[in-house]
Amino acid sequence: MSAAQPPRATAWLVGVMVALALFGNYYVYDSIGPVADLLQQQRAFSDSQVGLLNAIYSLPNIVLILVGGVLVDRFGAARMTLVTAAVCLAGAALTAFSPNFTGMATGRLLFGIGAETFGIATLAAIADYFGGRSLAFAMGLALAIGRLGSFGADMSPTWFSAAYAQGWQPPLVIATAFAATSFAASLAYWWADRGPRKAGLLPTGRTAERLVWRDLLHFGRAYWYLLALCVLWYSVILAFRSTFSIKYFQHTHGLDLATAGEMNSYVFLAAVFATPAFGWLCDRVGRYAPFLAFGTLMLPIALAVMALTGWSLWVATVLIGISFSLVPAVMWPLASRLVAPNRFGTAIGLMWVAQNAGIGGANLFAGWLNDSAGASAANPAGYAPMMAFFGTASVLGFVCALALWLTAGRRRHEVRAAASPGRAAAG
Ligand SMILES: C[C@H](NC(=O)[C@@H](N)CCCCN)C(=O)O
Repeated sequence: MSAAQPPRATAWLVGVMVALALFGNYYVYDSIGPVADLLQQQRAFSDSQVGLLNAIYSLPNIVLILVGGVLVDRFGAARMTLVTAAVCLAGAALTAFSPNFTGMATGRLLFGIGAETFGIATLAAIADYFGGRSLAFAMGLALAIGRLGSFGADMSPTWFSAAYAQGWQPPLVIATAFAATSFAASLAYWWADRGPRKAGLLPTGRTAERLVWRDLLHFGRAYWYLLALCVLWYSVILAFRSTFSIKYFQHTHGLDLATAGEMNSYVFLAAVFATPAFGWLCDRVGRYAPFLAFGTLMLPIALAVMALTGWSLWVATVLIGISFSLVPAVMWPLASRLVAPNRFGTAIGLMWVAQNAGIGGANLFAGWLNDSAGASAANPAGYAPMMAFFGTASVLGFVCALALWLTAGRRRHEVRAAASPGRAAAG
């Protein structure tokens, strides 16, 4: 980090642009779930095909996200945000305007190739402008605005009911418009970044985030628990909440599309406010692992409530809302405490490689389970294998959080790590 920093007003302007760019990007990511039922009714897509439309976002990133991190280091956050936002826009347009499944899947593939590197570039953008001052809070806020995009996608059947009444395509055209907004915000960020960058007010190279192949597997035990937890938790939360939950609510709880979308959206809405708040809280009390364990425990309880009881869906929604707000708010700062600062980029890159494999696999496996069991409105019991799968994965995630707590998350570890980041990795 250079000694001089960009003016605070410029930093917040960039923060707003990056947050807007994230908003559009997260809207597109979550635009498939609300049209899943329409795609089945009007285009006869199977659950496996619907699952593939989200899985194909993740699958290329099992490899590409490592390359993406290196490109961000080499070409800078602003240029990579702009380029990847353009790729995402092309992918969203191809998804909306393709006449067949292959074209749609290609669109989602393109979107996925752009979107994960876009995620790293936007995190790097916030680090460029807020490094050393309110970084966690700024990241939490940007992530919160991104969640607002996910909330918007779930609310879209209500907000854009006329579009949904016309079928599967107009909602995806709206998603393309949000991708265009994301591109415009990225362009504005790139433009605003030129002055401070030329004036030498921003980091010129992020060597600490470069991938060092020989170091790839040399992390402490606690890091591997965090990686496993990241894979298991994100696989359940994203494959369920972003792909199958709306349909599940429609078919097993008898909700109409708009109500099911609204119910799903409250999880994201809660995260908008709670993610920065939980981050602030953890920083204040200086404890992370216990909060992480609590957040991960909420997920299997919520799934059990949904699958095994006749309780109101509100109960499960509140529990998932807590989990979805708490876990990301803690996971990323905790990662920075578990590894040495100059290996943070490698650590996140590796986590996202495994996470993308998990999310892609979970989408495909859950779709296959539903198809095999004939899950539908006429056969709601057919969703039981999918719920058992998600339940098992989320329990395993909780076990990893407990192991992490015992390995490096006790008070003595976390106090020591606060004094010297990365030292808890030795635990
Ligand atoms: C910050 C974190 N993002 C990720 O983990 C991404 N690899 C996947 C995000 C997919 C939804 N846009 C998060 O969003 O919590």
